[in-house]
Amino acid sequence: MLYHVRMDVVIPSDMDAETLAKLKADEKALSQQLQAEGKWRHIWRLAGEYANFSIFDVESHEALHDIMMSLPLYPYMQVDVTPLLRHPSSIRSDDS
Ligand SMILES: O=C(O)C[C@H]1C=CC(=O)O1
Repeated sequence: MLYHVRMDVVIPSDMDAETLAKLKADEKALSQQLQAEGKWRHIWRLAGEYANFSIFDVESHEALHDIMMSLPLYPYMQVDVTPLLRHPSSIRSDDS
């Protein structure tokens, strides 16, 4: 199942630099692991914002939920999830 996820990150202004650097490094490592596994299919930066548009390809709502809950930056994110399905007019072979 495919999901479009928008993540907006809001870091508290009083978070110390070392904690933030560790959170970002852990988030990057997990994100890249999930991308390598094919579960996090795309990630795009929204120009000018600390936010991304991502496409996840996972087996269920529960699987997506578990991934989102596991993200180190999740406590500092506002998340918007949209389930996707193949459009009948699509000519792409890789979008389902
Ligand atoms: O930077 C972000 O958009 C937030 C988060 C998502 C993946 C990652 O490495 O960080």
